[in-house]
Amino acid sequence: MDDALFPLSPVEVAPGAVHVPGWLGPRAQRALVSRCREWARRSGGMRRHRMPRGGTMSVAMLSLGWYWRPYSYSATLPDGRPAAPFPPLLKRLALRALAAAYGEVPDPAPDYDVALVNFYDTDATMGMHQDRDERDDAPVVSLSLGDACVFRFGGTATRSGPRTDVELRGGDLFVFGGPSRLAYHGVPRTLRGTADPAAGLRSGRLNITIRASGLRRG
Ligand SMILES: O=C(O)CCC(=O)C(=O)O
Ligand SMILES: [Fe+2]
Repeated sequence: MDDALFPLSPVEVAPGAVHVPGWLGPRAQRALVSRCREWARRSGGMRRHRMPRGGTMSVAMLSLGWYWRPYSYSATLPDGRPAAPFPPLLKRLALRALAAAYGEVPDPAPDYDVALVNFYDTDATMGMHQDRDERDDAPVVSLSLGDACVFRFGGTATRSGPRTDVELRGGDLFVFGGPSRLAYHGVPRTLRGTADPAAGLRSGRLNITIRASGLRRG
């Protein structure tokens, strides 16, 4: 975004689902990678959640604003401490992302208040799922850093319907809202060794999704 050489061309993958390749330039990627490290340090690290039906997620996660584990948000961590704060930087980035993807920011602007930071080592994957633990239908804003991945984007009706595979690289933006807000999506693989070393992530992939929880505290 800050050091793009060419005009960005958003690609509409499905109605309301837009991929903006190369949205974050190397400097912005590097800054975000180091913020992710700082957030992980402050919040006691990333964790691989257990799934309610058994098994453990291969992706390591950290949540900001609200604490997420499969499948709900809470204001506190399992040990009773409050969830890590939601960085105002991510709210600003999310609104700029909407402008880049859709050409405008809805009025009133969505109340972004939660972010999940996912770390994929080269073997990590994320199964097809819907992001449906939020009570607000604001678009989900997704930022990718480090290694590229195959991002699988399907329909809203079933996990196994028609889908489009999109390669998400470091610096790419993907926004899904409107009729695609509840689309099934997942990450069947990451592409080892494809990160731009300038972004400061030597191996693996980071993904940040910014969401509006629609939840109120207290
Ligand atoms: O890693 C990605 O690109 C997608 C992450 C995702 O779907 C999620 O955190 O719910
Ligand atoms: Fe998701």
